Amino acid sequence: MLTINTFNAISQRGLSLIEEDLNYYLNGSGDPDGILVRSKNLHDFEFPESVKAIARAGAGVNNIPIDECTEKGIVVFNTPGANANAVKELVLANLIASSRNLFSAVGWAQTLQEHGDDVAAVVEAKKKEFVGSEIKGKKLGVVGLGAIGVLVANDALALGMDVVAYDPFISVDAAWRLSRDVNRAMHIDEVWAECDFVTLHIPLTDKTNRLVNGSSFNKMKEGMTILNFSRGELVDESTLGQALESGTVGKYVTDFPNPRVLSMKNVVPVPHLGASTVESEENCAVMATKQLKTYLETGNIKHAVNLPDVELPYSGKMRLTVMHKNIPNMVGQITTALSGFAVNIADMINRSKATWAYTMIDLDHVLTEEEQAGLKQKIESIEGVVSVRLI
Ligand SMILES: NC(=O)C1=CN([C@@H]2O[C@H](COP(=O)(O)OP(=O)(O)OC[C@H]3O[C@@H](n4cnc5c(N)ncnc54)[C@H](O)[C@@H]3O)[C@@H](O)[C@H]2O)C=CC1
Ligand SMILES: O=C(O)C(=O)COP(=O)(O)O
Repeated sequence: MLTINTFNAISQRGLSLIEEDLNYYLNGSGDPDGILVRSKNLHDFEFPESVKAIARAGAGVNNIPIDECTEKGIVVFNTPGANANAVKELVLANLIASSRNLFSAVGWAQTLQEHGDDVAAVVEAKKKEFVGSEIKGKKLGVVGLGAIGVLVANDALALGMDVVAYDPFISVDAAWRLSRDVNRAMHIDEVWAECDFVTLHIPLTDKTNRLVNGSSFNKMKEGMTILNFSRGELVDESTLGQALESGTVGKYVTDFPNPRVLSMKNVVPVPHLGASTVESEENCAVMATKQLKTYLETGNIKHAVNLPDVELPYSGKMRLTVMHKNIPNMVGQITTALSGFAVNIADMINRSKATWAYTMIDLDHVLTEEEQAGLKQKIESIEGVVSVRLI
């Protein structure tokens, strides 16, 4: 039996894939083999030794200590693209709502009951204070052209916007999906200088932390609206307040409110709703659960952030999986360890991603318990190996 524990509200569609499988306990009392999570911060979490994999039902993995997990032999998955449409729709909604002053106007209209029969007259007298502008013909900058950025860029074109985008690392897949009418910015400063709206769709990493900062604000077109549905830390809050005060930034729409940002003027706070649709929560939960179960049952890896995709059809005899550093002679040492056990290799695969690699070897028969323990011990003692499983 395998145990999967969960954090956060994971959609029932995903949970039932575990509950209805007799080989699994969901949130059992024993040590977990796998963890399903959304946004819970796991940086201070003590991972039990039993944990072999974590699946993030969503895109951003900045809440998970990836390097620590990798060193402990834990594979970390996410669900690329599974919530992209939900985020895109909320970004488009906020593009329009912010340029029409919708939230402040609605907030004001909700207070009018005391005017009784005069409500209509009060409305007509005051509505001039909420005059907005149309997004058609305005310039939108999209920073990051991954699953979400491409959808936003293409649909903004369809709404009549002029779109310029910046992503020096765009994938071939994303480039195929992007409309040819999206203009390419060669440097992020072009986005600051030219755009009426900028929307951020990049992951939070050491390199992107405070990507939008005092120097960006200095280059910005006056009155720009910034939409941040990626992560709060991408914007330097120590200089944002002044940029909002001076009107350099006209509005800051953020899915990540905190006390500091909430105290600033012209901030539109959204309570982290980007991925909160029934459809997106189901997509993410089902995808994350399937990836996690596949890894636990067969060793096959799809959509891990710390290892490459590695897939071999599972024959069901015996499979050896080894997670190890991407250094010379690892496969040689693993096969040498196997040679002491009179077993033939039926199939094998080795793939690497940056400094880490993963090797799967299918054996032509099932080893005894004693042989399995001996083989595991031998391979675990190889320098650079962090996880060994026999499935
Ligand atoms: N508000 C919410 O509920 C949600 C927020 N997110 C956030 O949005 C982020 C993006 O999500 P996806 O589009 O699904 O990810 P993705 O991985 O498909 O795309 C990210 C893109 O950013 C690009 N990129 C990385 N560094 C860059 C840089 N310095 N400048 C320009 N481009 C850069 C990459 O090349 C990639 O194309 C996630 O990492 C997460 O933090 C994602 C889903 C829901
Ligand atoms: O997928 C992401 O990166 C998100 O930010 C969504 O977070 P959530 O799963 O709604 O807590």
